[in-house]
This record gives sequence, C-alpha cells and structure tokens, in this order.
Amino acid sequence: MCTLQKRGNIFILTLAGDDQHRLNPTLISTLRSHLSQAKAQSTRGSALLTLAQGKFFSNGFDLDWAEKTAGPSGSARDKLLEMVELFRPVVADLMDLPMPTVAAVTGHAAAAGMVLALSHDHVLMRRDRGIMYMSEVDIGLTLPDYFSTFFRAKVASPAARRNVLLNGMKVKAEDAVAMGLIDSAHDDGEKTVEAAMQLAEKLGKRKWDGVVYSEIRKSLYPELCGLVGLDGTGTTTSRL
Ligand SMILES: CCCCCCCCCCCCC/C=C/C(=O)SCCNC(=O)CCNC(=O)[C@H](O)C(C)(C)COP(=O)(O)OP(=O)(O)OC[C@H]1O[C@@H](n2cnc3c(N)ncnc32)[C@H](O)[C@@H]1OP(=O)(O)O
Repeated sequence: MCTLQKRGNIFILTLAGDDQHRLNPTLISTLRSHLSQAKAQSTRGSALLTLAQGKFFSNGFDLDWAEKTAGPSGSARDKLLEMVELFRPVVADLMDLPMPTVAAVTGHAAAAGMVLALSHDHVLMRRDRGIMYMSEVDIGLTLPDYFSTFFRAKVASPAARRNVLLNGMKVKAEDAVAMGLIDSAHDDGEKTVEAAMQLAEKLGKRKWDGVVYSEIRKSLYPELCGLVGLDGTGTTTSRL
C-alpha cells in the first residue's frame, strides 16, 4: 500500500506497512496515481519525498504474485514481464515529474525496488540497516532494457555497475555513497527521513519552474527517456 500526503509544499509518498513493498500491479497502479496527483497539484516550490515504513524500502517485483496468477496456461515469466512493462511508466513518471524528487531509503531496496529509489534526483539512505541489491544475476533473471540503460545513465562508474549488476553486490549505505549510487548515509531511518525532508524543503525554496526542471532532468538521460516513452530532448518552454 502507499499513501500520498502534503506537508507544506512537500508531497510525501509513503510505502506504508511493514511488508516488503513488493511492486505488483496493485502497488504500481497506486504509485502512478499518486505521482499523477502530485504532478497535477504541483506549483513552484513543490518537491517529492518518497520513504517507506518497515524493514524494506521495496524488495522488487512481486514474484509470488507472478507465480500465483500464472495459472495452468500462462507462465510466471509472462506475469513477471507484465510487471516489467507496468513499472516502465513509473520510471517515466519520476523522470517527468515537475519538481525535485528525494528518496529516503529507510530499508532494503532490491532489484526494481532499487530502480525505484534511484529514479529520484537525490537518494539518502540509512547506514545501520538495509542494503541496495540488484538480485537478478543471483536469481537467474536478465535485465529489462530500461534497467540496463538506467544504470548506464545513473551510475557513472563502470566498476560500480559491474559490482552491482554482475557481482550481485549487497551495498550498504556508506559503500553506496563511495560508489556514487547515492548522495548520503545517515545513522538510522528517522535521521534519514529528517535529512531528506530538510533537503526537499531546501530544494522547494528555490521555487523553480517545474516544467523547466523536468525538461532539464530529461535532457540528462535522453536514452533512458526514450526507452520509457518520454521525449528526452530537453526542449523547454523557455521564455527566451
Ligand atoms: C536466459 C533466460 C533468462 C530468463 C529471463 C526472464 C526475463 C523476465 C523479466 C526479468 C525481469 C528482471 C527484473 C527483475 C526485477 C525484480 O524486482 S525481480 C524481484 C527481485 N527481488 C528479490 O530478488 C528479493 C531480493 N531480496 C533479498 O534477497 C533479501 O530480502 C535481502 C534484501 C537480501 C534482505 O534479506 P534479509 O535476510 O531479510 O536481510 P536482513 O535480515 O535485514 O539483513 C541480512 C543481514 O545483514 C545485516 N544487515 C542488513 N543491513 C545491514 C547494514 N546496513 N549494515 C550492517 N548489517 C546489515 C542484518 O543485520 C542481517 O545480518 P544477520 O542478522 O547477522 O543475519
């Protein structure tokens, strides 16, 4: 389950409950609905803060759902591919959101859950618990095209990409900072959310034009934007 609240100019998207926040069609649909609502209500000064309750930020796609719903004729693989395609627009929605975005990684972020976290402009993570982990190599799954492109776009270091995607490295917050995956590590979940909220408020105070902000963001990742269905040319509605 996830909720959207507004505190001042900050939209707070919470992956609620103490489950694994597995990304299945229901949670993906709710995420998209809340992101659409934040977009519709955005003004100069808006910012998004995404956080989670419990031990997990998100443990990735819901493989149990894929198995349970596959039924005798279909295959779990087809259901997994269905989630891959349903999640593609979530990355697009975050790339296109007309406001700065901040993720407070308050628990484990695995596979699609790690992509969800890193789809934010700024990523803060607790150092005491929780890892970032691309488990696909360990569980025998290839990467969707937009996942591979995502990591090439978002992670500068070839060694970091190799360690995360080919070595299945379980990355703690301090290492994630050193590898250029995230921005900062914080003592515990509460301090991570506190720091993330302060950053969101600080960014909001710049009162940027949201459309210009999102166009500049997309211009940084043209290949990724193309793969998730966005026009990544960065054409702005410039006043010039
Ligand atoms: C050629 C054909 C191929 C087929 C191709 C088919 C293609 C079809 C499409 C493919 C799509 C691919 C894309 C898929 C995306 C997905 O999302 S698939 C779903 C992926 N999800 C997963 O695989 C789940 C991965 N998660 C896990 O493995 C675990 O949940 C976890 C994240 C590793 C957490 O495990 P858990 O045991 O629950 O962890 P903890 O108990 O919390 O911690 C383990 C120990 O580590 C200690 N610890 C944790 N954090 C920290 C820290 N920050 N610092 C120090 N120590 C930490 C913790 O204390 C534990 O220690 P012990 O207590 O001593 O055990």
